[in-house]
Amino acid sequence: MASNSGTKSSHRNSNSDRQVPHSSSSSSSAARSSNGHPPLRSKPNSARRSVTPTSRASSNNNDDSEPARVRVAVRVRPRDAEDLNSEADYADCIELQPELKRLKLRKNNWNSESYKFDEVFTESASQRRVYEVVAKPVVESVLNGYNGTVMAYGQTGTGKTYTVGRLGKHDPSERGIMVRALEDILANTSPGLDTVEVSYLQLYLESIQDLLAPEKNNIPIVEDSKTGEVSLPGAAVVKVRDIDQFMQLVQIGEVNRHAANTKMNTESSRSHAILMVYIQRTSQRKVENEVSTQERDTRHNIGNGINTLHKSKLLIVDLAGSERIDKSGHEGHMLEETKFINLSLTSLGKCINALAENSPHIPTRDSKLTRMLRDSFGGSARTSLIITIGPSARHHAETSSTIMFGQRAMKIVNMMKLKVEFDYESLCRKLENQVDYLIAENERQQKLREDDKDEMEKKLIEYKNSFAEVEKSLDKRCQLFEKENNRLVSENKKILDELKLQKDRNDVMHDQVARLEMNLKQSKQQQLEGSSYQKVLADTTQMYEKKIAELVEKIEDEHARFERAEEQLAVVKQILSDHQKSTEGQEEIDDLRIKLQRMCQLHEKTVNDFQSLKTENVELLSEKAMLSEELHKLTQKLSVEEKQRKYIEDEVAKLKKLVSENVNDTEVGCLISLLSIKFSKRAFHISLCFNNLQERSSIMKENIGKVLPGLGNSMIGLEKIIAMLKSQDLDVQIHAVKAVANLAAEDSNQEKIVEEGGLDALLMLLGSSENTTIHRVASGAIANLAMSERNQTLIMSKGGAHLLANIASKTDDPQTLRMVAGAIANLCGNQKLHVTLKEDGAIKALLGMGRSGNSDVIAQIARGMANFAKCESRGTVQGYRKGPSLLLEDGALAWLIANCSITSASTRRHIELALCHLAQNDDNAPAFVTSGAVKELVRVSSESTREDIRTLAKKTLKLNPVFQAEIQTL
Ligand SMILES: Nc1ncnc2c1ncn2[C@@H]1O[C@H](COP(=O)(O)OP(=O)(O)OP(=O)(O)O)[C@@H](O)[C@H]1O
Repeated sequence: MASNSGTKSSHRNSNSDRQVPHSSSSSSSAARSSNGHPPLRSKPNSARRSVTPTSRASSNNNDDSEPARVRVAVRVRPRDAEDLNSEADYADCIELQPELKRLKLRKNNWNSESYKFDEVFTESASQRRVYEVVAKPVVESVLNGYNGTVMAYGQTGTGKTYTVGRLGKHDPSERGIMVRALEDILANTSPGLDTVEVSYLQLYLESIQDLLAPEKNNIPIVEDSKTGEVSLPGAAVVKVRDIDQFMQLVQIGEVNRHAANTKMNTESSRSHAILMVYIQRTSQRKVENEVSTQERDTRHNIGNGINTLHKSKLLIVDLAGSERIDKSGHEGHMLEETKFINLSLTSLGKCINALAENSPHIPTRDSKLTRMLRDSFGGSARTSLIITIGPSARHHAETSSTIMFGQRAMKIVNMMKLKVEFDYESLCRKLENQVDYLIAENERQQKLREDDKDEMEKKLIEYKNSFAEVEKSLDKRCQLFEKENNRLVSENKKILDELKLQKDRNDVMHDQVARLEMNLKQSKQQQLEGSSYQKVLADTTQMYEKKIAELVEKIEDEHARFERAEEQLAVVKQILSDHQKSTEGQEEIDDLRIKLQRMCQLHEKTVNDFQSLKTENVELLSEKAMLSEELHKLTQKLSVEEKQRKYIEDEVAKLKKLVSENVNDTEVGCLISLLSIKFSKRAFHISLCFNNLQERSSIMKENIGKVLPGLGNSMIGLEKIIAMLKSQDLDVQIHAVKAVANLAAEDSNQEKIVEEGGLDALLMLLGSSENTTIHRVASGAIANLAMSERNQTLIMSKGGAHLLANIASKTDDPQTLRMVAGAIANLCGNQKLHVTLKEDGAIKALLGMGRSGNSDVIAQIARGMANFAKCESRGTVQGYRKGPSLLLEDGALAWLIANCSITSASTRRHIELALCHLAQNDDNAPAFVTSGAVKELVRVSSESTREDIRTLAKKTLKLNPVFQAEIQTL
C-alpha cells in the first residue's frame, strides 16, 4: 500500500524501480540487446537492479509504469436457512443487475441506491468464473513480473473463505482462488528456470503467526525505508513443486489456523489469512544477432547471455469479517478482538480513502495489516478486490458499508511497475571475466602480431640479403659467362680460321699429293725406265710418303682439335642455355616479394585493429562517465522530491495550527471553505473552527452551507448543528437540516442525534417551517430515525405521525412524499403504534399519497402496508389482537387490489405480502370477498415470483372456508 508518490520494489531484494544504466569500467564492443535498447552495463559492487522489461513483458515500451485501477467485484452468497427464516418483507435488501454490472441497495429500507462495480456475481456464479474475472488477470500480470493482490472483504459468513480458500479436494469445480491461481502459476512456469515459493500467515490481534510453521509467532514486518519493500524475515518460505503439494500446504495451514484459533478461543473469521506467493522467473537476453563473430566466440567462452530475473509477489488475502462491534460482542476478549479487527480494517479503509483521494500521505503505519499490504495494495501492484455480501436485510448496515468500501477502492488507480532484475552479481562476474578475457586476448594478439612482425621483418631482411646475393652472384656469373662466351667465340673464330687455313693447306697438300702421286707414277715409269732413277725415286717416294704421313697426322691432329673446339662450343652453348635457365631465380624472388607484401598488409591490419580496440575502449569509458552523471542527477531528483513531500507535510501541520488558533470570522470561513475540500481528512479541525463560528458574517454563512452537509459524515460539532436547526436564518436552517439528515443516514449516529435533541428539533421544523426543502429533508431524516423501535415510540409520542400526515396533505412534491411515506412505512412496522397511527391520520395519509402516481412513493406505501399487515397478522395469530384490520377502514384493500399488477417487482412483492397477511385474519375475510381480493389472492398463489409468498397464499386460501367457498364461485 505504497503512497502514490512512493517508490516500489519487489520482495526480499533491495531494488530500485527505475533502470539506472551504468557503463562498465571496460567492456567488449557496444553490443545491443535484441530489442534495440542500449546494452546492459554492469556496475561492480552494487546490488541487483531493476531494469525495463524486454523478453517477458507483454508490452515492449520503455515506460516502467502503467496505470491500472483497482478492480472490484461483488459476490452475493446464496440464501442460507437463517436468511429464509428471516423477516420476509425485508428480504429484498439488494437487487442485482449483473448485465449492467450494477447492484441496487435499499438504502435504509425506504430508498434505494444503485452502485456500479467491475463485475456483479449472482448467487449462482461459479467458482471458475469468479476466478477468471477477479484473479486470473492479476495472476497473469504476476507471471509477467508485476506484484499483485487479490483480497476478499465482507461480513462474516458472506463467503470470503469460500471464494478464496476453498480447496475443492473432491470436486475441482469448487476450488477457490488460491488453488486456481497456483494451478495457473505452475502451468506457466518451468521448474528448471523459475521458482515458485509460498508463505502462509495469519494476522490475529495484531500478531503475525506462521501457518506453515506454527511455532513462529509474532513475526516482525520489515520495511525497506528506501524502496518501500515489505518482507517478513521470520516466515517460512516453502518451494512449491506441484499442485497436490500446494494443497497439502494449504491444508496444513488450515489445520494450524484452526488449532491456533481453538487455543485462543476464537474462530477463523476473526483473523486475516494471507497467502504470499513469490515467483522468480529467469530469462536470457539474446544478443547474438548483433555481435561480431569474434565477440560471439568471446561470449561463447564466458557464457551466452545475461540472466534477467523477473521477481514478483502475489498476495491472496482472506480478511476477517467486517461486522461492527455491536454485532460481534461488547465484552472482554471479544471486545478486544473486535477492536483489533476494527483497527486493521479501519486502517485499511483509511488507506483506501487516502489512495482514492490521491492523498500524498497514506497512513499505512496504523496497523500491521496495512503495513503488510504496503507494497501490494495500491502503489505499483495490480489489485483485485472481491467484496462478499449476504442477501438478507438483517445485515443491511454491514452490506451497505461493504459496498461503500468497494466503491471507494474502485477509485484507486495504481501505477503498476514491472520489476525485472538481472542477476547483477553473476552479470558482473561475467562481464569482468569478459573484460579480463578481452584484455588478455588483446595482449596475446598484440604480442603475436609483434612477434610475427619481428619474424617477418627478419625474414624480409634475410630475403632481401639473399636476393641481393643472388643478384650479385648472378651478375658475376653473367659477367663470367659473357667473358667465357667472348673467349669461346674468339677461340672458335680462331679455330675456324685455323681450320680454314688448314683446309687451304690440306687443299694445297692434296694438290701436292696429287702431284706427287703423279710424280710417283712418272717416277715409277721412269723406274721402269732406269734403276738409278729408281732409287732416287724410291728415296723421293719415301720422303714424300713420310711427308704425307706427317701431313695426315697433322690433319688428324687438327681434326681432333676441331672436334675438341666443337665440344667446347657445345659446352659453352650448354653453359649459355644453363645461364638462360637460371633466370627462373627471378620468379622465386617475385614470390618472396608477394609474400613480403602480404605480410606487410597483415601487419598494417593488425595495427589498425589494435587502434580501433583502443578507440572503442575510450568510447566505453566516456559512456560510463555519462551514465554515472545521469545516476547522480536521478539521486538529486529523488532528494528534491523527498523535500517537497516534507514541505507539504509541514504546510498541513501549519494549517492545522492556524485553524486551531483561528483569528476572525472571515479567516475562519475561508479556512473552512478550503479545508472542506479535503473534508474527510480534516473533519476534526473543522469541528474546532466551529467554536468560533458566528452567524453574523455572510462569508461564514456561505461556508457553513458548504461545510455542514459534508459534516453529515461525521458527528463532530453535532451540538452546534442541532442548535442551528433553530436558527432564525432560513439558509442556516436548510444547511443544518441537511447535515443532520446525512448524519441520520448512518444508524450508528442516530442515538446521539436523538440524545442531543435532534429529533425534537426536526419535528419542530416539520411543524413550523413552510419551506419545502426543509419538509423534504427533515422527513427524510425522521424516516431514517424511524428505523429503530425506540425512536419510533419517541416520534409517535411527540406527534410525529400527525405532523407527517399534515405534510403529506400539503405537498405534491414526489421527493417529499417519498420521504414522508418512507417514514410512515417504517412506523407501520411497530404494532404498538398502529392505533395511534390510524387515529393521527397517518394510514389515510399514507394511502392518499398514492395520488402522486410516483413509483418510488408507491413502493413506500406498499412497504408500509406489508409492515402493518404483517405485525397485525402476527398479533392475530398469537391471540393478543382481535377484530378486522385497522387498514380496512381507510381503503387499504382497494388500494392493494388497484396496485397489484404494478411493474416494479419489489413493490409487487410487498403488495402480495400485505394481501397474504391480511388474509390470515379471518375477520378480514368478508372484506376480501366483497372487494374482490380473493381473486387477487388466488392469482398470487400461482403467479407470485417468490415461492414463500405463493406457499403462504395457498395455505391461507386452503385453511379459510370463506375463501374456499368464494373460489368455487370464481
Ligand atoms: N457462493 C457460495 N455458494 C455456496 N455456498 C457458499 C457461497 N458462499 C458462501 N457459502 C457458504 O456460506 C458459509 C459461509 O461462508 P464462508 O465461511 O466462506 O464465509 P466467510 O465470509 O469466509 O466467513 P468468515 O468471515 O467467518 O470466515 C459456508 O458454509 C460456505 O460454504
